Amino acid sequence: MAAPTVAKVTSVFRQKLFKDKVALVTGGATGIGKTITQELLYLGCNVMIASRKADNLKAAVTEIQGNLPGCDVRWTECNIRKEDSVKKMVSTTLEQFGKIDFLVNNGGGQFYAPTSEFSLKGFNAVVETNLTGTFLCMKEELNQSCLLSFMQT
Ligand SMILES: CCCCCCCCCCC/C=C/C(=O)SCCNC(=O)CCNC(=O)[C@H](O)C(C)(C)COP(=O)(O)OP(=O)(O)OC[C@H]1O[C@@H](n2cnc3c(N)ncnc32)[C@H](O)[C@@H]1OP(=O)(O)O
Ligand SMILES: NC(=O)C1=CN([C@@H]2O[C@H](COP(=O)(O)OP(=O)(O)OC[C@H]3O[C@@H](n4cnc5c(N)ncnc54)[C@H](OP(=O)(O)O)[C@@H]3O)[C@@H](O)[C@H]2O)C=CC1
Repeated sequence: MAAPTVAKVTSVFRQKLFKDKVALVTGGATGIGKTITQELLYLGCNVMIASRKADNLKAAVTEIQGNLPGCDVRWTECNIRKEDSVKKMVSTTLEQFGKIDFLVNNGGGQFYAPTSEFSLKGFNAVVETNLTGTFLCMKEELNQSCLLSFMQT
């Protein structure tokens, strides 16, 4: 007997609940962000994923399109610590999709180290990414577009 087919992407919500909505997911190429992206696509959203590493973004788009044939997922490079880069991410998303309904502030991270060994530069990198970066994304989305924002970092 053939093994049952297991869906690669699913949701507790009904499929197409967010039909034709547009989501922008920072850090959407890896980990939790990639999972959120796939669930949003499953729910009918069109999704822009954004982060610093173009190679990761391209690979994620290819993988996701394999999991969800026909979905509209695109990528744009962005360093959320840099205001100009955030402005470009939001304007590129608006140019390509016409609107942004949801912003998922997932991009971020931290170094794991004892406080005594934590350099000021490393601490600043974490704060500038998780706090300042999230602020810049929310501010720019409010200025250029805007509806709902999910905070995660
Ligand atoms: C400040 C408070 C920290 C509190 C930590 C609490 C931990 C609670 C855990 C809660 C559960 C959370 C789980 C997760 O987050 S899971 C994984 C998430 N993913 C990641 O963290 C990976 C992605 N992370 C990053 O990209 C980076 O962590 C970060 C966003 C923070 C910065 O990345 P960036 O690439 O910009 O950083 P650089 O490589 O440019 O480094 C900047 C300078 O920091 C120095 N550095 C490196 N390691 C350390 C260290 N262990 N301690 C201190 N400083 C460090 C690094 O050398 C750079 O300086 P130099 O240029 O001079 O070398
Ligand atoms: N895993 C866990 O247990 C927990 C995770 N979190 C948070 O959830 C989020 C996702 O974590 P997780 O999936 O585990 O880890 P990942 O490392 O897989 O995801 C982090 C993402 O953030 C992106 N990113 C980091 N810095 C920047 C930046 N300056 N500009 C744009 N994008 C950036 C990375 O992409 P790139 O490197 O290409 O820029 C990467 O895609 C993070 O914010 C993390 O702190 C919170 C609590 C628990």
